[in-house]
Amino acid sequence: MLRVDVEKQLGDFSLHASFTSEGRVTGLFGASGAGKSSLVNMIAGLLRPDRGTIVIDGDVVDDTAARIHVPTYRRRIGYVFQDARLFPHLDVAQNLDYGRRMNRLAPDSAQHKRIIDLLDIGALLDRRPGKLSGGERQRVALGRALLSKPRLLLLDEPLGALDEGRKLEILPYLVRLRDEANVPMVYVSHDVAELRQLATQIVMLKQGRVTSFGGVKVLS
Ligand SMILES: Nc1ncnc2c1ncn2[C@@H]1O[C@H](COP(=O)(O)OP(=O)(O)OP(=O)(O)O)[C@@H](O)[C@H]1O
Repeated sequence: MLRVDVEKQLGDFSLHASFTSEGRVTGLFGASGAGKSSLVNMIAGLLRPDRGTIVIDGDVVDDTAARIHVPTYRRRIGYVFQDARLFPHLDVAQNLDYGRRMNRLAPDSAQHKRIIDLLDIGALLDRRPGKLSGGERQRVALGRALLSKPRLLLLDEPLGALDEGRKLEILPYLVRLRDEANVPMVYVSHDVAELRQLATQIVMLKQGRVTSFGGVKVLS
């Protein structure tokens, strides 16, 4: 469960968003500048709300009244951006292992294998990111995020930099993650078709306010 009730002033832009989602994939939908990335950055702990609360799985990670602000590295969150942001000097296997090592988690070979199979990246393990397609890079970024055993996965336009063909190649993997990985996701997109396929709940943002919340039918 994710509960968000936050206010933030960013220059002239004011964000005031409140919603509670039990969905497996919460789609954050809105036009450019609606405040989607700012909201996701707040859930990640990268941006601090001026006022409000954020609760993940019953755990209060922000509560300005109680002066609670849990730092990003203690939130147990995975974050995948539009550009995969893999380490260019590390091969895929080392990139995948990074999240686990940073979080000081013991190796878990069963989970490692399951995620590699789920994302179909076993054949890429000894390649460097420079030798991967954009779609392959995003699959590795998803694997790296999942291997840190997050309790919530934040995906900020993960298909935004890919052409239509590559998008269609990745979408089935995201659907598989939704159905099999057992990690709730917040999925940012301004693409209605993408969200229709993936999201189980929609938060519609307009100029920093939640204008609709509900099932994917709010997109129509
Ligand atoms: N640090 C900042 N200082 C001032 N204004 C900011 C800051 N960060 C974001 N903004 C403004 O806040 C608004 C929302 O930005 P945000 O990146 O959250 O929108 P978005 O919905 O994710 O857009 P996009 O789809 O283009 O990424 C924009 O008008 C942006 O210019």
